[in-house]
Amino acid sequence: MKKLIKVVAAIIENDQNEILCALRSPVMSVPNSWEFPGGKVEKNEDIYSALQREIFEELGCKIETDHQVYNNHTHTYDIYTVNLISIKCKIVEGAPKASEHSKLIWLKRENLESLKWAPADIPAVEQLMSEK
Ligand SMILES: Nc1nc2c([nH]c(=O)n2[C@H]2C[C@H](O)[C@@H](COP(=O)(O)OP(=O)(O)OP(=O)(O)O)O2)c(=O)[nH]1
Repeated sequence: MKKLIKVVAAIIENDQNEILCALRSPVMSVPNSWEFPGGKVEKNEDIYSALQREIFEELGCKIETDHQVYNNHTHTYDIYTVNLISIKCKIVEGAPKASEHSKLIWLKRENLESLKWAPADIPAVEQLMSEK
């Protein structure tokens, strides 16, 4: 069986109802794919704290998370399986700045499908697009 990685991802919406999309860089795993920023949950860490930590590390801003999971999907890549847990969030301090990602953009729900998403993200993207 392939290694299972538990990953949290932030669906961050701004006041203009746009969602933050991040482009994985060529040197990251699942390269050149769009994703919701986040990362691996560490041992003994709850998913909400993990997401706050990852967003601060990756984007340099503070978020408040919903206290429920928005989408939970498991996808098997070539060498491992990712359990992607997506959670809605709001920025409460600072503005997101890319440090590891190649690009950050804000997109309206209806335009999300224009990007090439990491395969694990497709169900969350579809759920968002069907929301409004
Ligand atoms: N953060 C995030 N990761 C995602 C998403 N969709 C998806 O398949 N992934 C995958 C990519 C990675 O294999 C893993 C997340 O790990 P990570 O964000 O810490 O990635 P990383 O580049 O630091 O991992 P690594 O190369 O150091 O192993 O989950 C997503 O929407 N957000």
